[in-house]
Amino acid sequence: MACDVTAGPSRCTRTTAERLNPQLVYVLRALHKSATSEALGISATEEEAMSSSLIRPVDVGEKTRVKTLKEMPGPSTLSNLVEFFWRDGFGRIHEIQMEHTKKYGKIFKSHFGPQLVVSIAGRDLVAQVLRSEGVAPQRGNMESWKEYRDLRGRSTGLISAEGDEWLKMRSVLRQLIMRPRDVAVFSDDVNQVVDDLVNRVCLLRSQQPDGKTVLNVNDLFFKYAMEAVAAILYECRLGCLEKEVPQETQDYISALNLMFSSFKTTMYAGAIPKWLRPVMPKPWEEFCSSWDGLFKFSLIHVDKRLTDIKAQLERGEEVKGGLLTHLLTTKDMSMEEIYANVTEMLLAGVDTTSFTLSWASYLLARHPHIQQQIHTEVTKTLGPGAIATADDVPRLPLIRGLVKETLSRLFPVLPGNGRVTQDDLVVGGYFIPKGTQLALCHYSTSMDEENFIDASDFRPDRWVRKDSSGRVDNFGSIPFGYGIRSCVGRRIAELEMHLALTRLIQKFHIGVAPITADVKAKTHGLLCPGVPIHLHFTDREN
Ligand code: HEM
Repeated sequence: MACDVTAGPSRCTRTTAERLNPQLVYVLRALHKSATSEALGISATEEEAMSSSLIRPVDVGEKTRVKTLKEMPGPSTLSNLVEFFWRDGFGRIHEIQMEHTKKYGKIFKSHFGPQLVVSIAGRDLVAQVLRSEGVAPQRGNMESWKEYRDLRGRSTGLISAEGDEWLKMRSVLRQLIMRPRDVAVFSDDVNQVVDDLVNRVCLLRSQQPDGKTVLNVNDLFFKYAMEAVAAILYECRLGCLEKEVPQETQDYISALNLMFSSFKTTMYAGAIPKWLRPVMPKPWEEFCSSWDGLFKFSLIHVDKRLTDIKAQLERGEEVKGGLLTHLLTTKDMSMEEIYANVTEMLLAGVDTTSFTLSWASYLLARHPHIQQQIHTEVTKTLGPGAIATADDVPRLPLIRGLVKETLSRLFPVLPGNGRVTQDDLVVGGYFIPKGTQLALCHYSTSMDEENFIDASDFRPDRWVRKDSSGRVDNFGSIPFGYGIRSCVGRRIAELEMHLALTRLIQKFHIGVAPITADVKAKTHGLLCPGVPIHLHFTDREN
């Protein structure tokens, strides 16, 4: 085979010898639960300057003979089955990634039933795959999501759509929320939610005997993330941080919990063949029922906004608003597409953000010295008591470093991602036919000493650029994905996290409550704390 594996993104022109028809995506379901930079909607920060000595520069691979998939190492089907079904592998996907990388190298294959998955755990190999993708990349098999939507006459949203359908919706949303300046206008809305977060911290700690412990901070951050993202997506407040959470919001939370708490079952819903449903109906029923709840909630809020807009127009008033108002008034998307997109964005935007906030607060609590450094930076930059907005964030490099070190390195909330190859490729010296399911092992790359010096240390300052030289892409850490199919909500998530963390650090000294056990990560779809995190929030003096 005459393919040069060193010549950058390498598309092999040979016809596919082995075409796969992915049906059972066991592990990738878990991993998802997800031109020039400008043209693709990637900002300069995506290609963050890596001049710090704590981040290793990109290396160029060696020229080798192209090998076949048969020659690729990897665990046997039997050992995978044992690992995942008998040894709770679904809860340890990040650890398994590391173990397999150590054992088989930076590219290895696994079989899950008839599904072949090629895992890529090397930074340069991940870069090669993502840089060579076409105009409408595919993450994985979304059949079960599509089947539900067909059954109920609903549209697909960005996560579940493919091809032209996806391209059309993506180009609409990309222009509205992909750049930091697009979301900066939401600063005041998010800051109002941050006010409520701070009040909620004060209320919760006052209910504890020591007056400073907040139990299970993820519950708090879940409510914050949901309230903040809904303030942007639905342009309304849901009351998640109130004492009494409204019933319809509670119903939504139950539907979301059903989707994630019965994660294995909903995952099996996509994996179990249709003919088995009569004997195993529960997974599919739960899957449909949780989607019913999620869609119902969006319908209520989108329809409410539409009614308000109509009323304003009838009164001859000018209609002003944010993202939803824009979508409803421009008709760039059909109503069904709007319902589907806000539903999928809300689903994608709550747990991801809340787990990251939980991990970041935990890391701050475990490292009081670093917390103090960040507090000093915030106070010096903003002045005492000032409330940060999106415009201040570039002047708070340690706040950005805190989020990056948490999310991009130690606790990437999506420890892996997927791609289905759309061309024959040669990656890492192996011929990979079109249609192969790839798993991009972000957890392994973010913890790899080759990419990050002292990889297990918590060092937000490794992301602070010390000079303007040496801009290097670092595919060892891409928590929001990369390229045209990367996270469309990235800027919203960052705004929510930067503003919340800045204010919490200004207001409180955060410490670990002694009742918090040693917190290890586990995968439950996302990389989440294995036990509840209980923290102390003590008022700061200034
Ligand atoms: C810490 C927070 C978040 C993280 C780490 C995260 C991460 C990701 C990742 C890794 C992907 C897949 C990217 C790829 O395949 O290259 C993704 C996709 C997506 N995310 Fe996020 N996300 C976060 C928050 C959000 C928020 C707040 C929203 C919505 C407001 C959102 C909406 C989406 C959507 C709609 C997609 C699918 C994009 C597409 O297929 O075109 N995410 N996210």
